[in-house]
Amino acid sequence: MLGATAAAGDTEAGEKLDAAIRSIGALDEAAMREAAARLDQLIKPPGSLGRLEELAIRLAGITGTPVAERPLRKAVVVMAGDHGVCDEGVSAFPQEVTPQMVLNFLQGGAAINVLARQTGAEVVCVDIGVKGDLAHERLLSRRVRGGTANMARGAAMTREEAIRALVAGIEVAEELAERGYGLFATGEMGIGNTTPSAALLAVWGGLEAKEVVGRGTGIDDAGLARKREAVERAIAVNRPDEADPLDVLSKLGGLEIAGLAGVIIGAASRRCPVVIDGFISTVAALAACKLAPGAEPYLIASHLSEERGHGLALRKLGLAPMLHLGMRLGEGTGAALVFPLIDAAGGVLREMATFDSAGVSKG
Ligand SMILES: O=C(O)c1ccc[n+]([C@@H]2O[C@H](COP(=O)([O-])O)[C@@H](O)[C@H]2O)c1
Ligand SMILES: Cc1cc2nc[nH]c2cc1C
Repeated sequence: MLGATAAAGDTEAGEKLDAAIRSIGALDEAAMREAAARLDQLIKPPGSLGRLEELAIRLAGITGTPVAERPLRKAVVVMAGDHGVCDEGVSAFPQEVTPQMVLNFLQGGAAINVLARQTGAEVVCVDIGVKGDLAHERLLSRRVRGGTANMARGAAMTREEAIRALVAGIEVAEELAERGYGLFATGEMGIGNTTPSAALLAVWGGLEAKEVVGRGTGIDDAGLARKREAVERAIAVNRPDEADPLDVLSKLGGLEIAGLAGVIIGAASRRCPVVIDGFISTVAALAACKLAPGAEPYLIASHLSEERGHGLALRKLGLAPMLHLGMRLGEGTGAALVFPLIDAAGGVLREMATFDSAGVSKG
């Protein structure tokens, strides 16, 4: 694990990243055994609550608490960043939509605000690299740079910038954990960000551009061809070293992708579960696990996005989504919808009667 970041140099940010990665612990096996034993005592045929039972056991292992006293406090961290590769004509929408949507997240009118309200979660919006000026009292400003460079012509960012974005994400997760949040969802906003996500997945998944490039916000056939070409060119121009996750992430990634990878590492280091949203979020999770393999058991997949490549990214992580709703919005919308299932899993363990207490005969 250390090898991945040792080459980052001994900057303060590099050391912070290494320390967070090192502090990720294994799941608590004893808590998991206790939760599993309790599930088998509850008035239901063993295993009959299916994936809800798996979820309950894993939550016990993540938090180290077999039966939680109350539901976890929830935060959707929406990281926003812009992408130089938009110059290649890879999105159906103009770049100014990124800051415009950030303002909507802060005003409460975006889809994620509605779904977060419905599911009892806080939306935390972070400017990690939006192009142009953005200021709002509720916006967390952690800007590393005002958007990436065009990866089809050179590195999207420097190694140091990628490390700073990762550390910004780690610190956001740590601050939220300090404030009592115990369950995180990854959300993002960044016009053009399905293109770097596809490039990262192509490299880490050993896949061709055509297998991982999809229509994103809804680009037409000509745009799809430009997008595939941009991914192929970005890989050819940058020649990322597959064995060095920071090299791949900095050359082909995005600031919000690195920031979310940091959120995942930070949450895992605090023993908090992280619900992964769609395509971009899943690629961020892949980045996090490349840097910190110990983060993987802290991940909960939410939904299967319509975006081509999402299923492949999930499979690479060994994750199975819970919902298939045909969504492809991002922002953390699919992840927020899984919060009630997580609360339900905890509620079953906490509130169901046992065969003994309810006087029900065992099979
Ligand atoms: O989460 C997904 O699976 C997803 C799939 C397609 C598009 N998006 C969102 O749409 C934007 C990226 O799309 P594009 O076409 O501009 O690359 C970005 O803001 C994402 O949040 C998100
Ligand atoms: C309007 C709009 C909202 C979004 N939310 C996440 N990505 C988005 C892309 C667009 C274009």
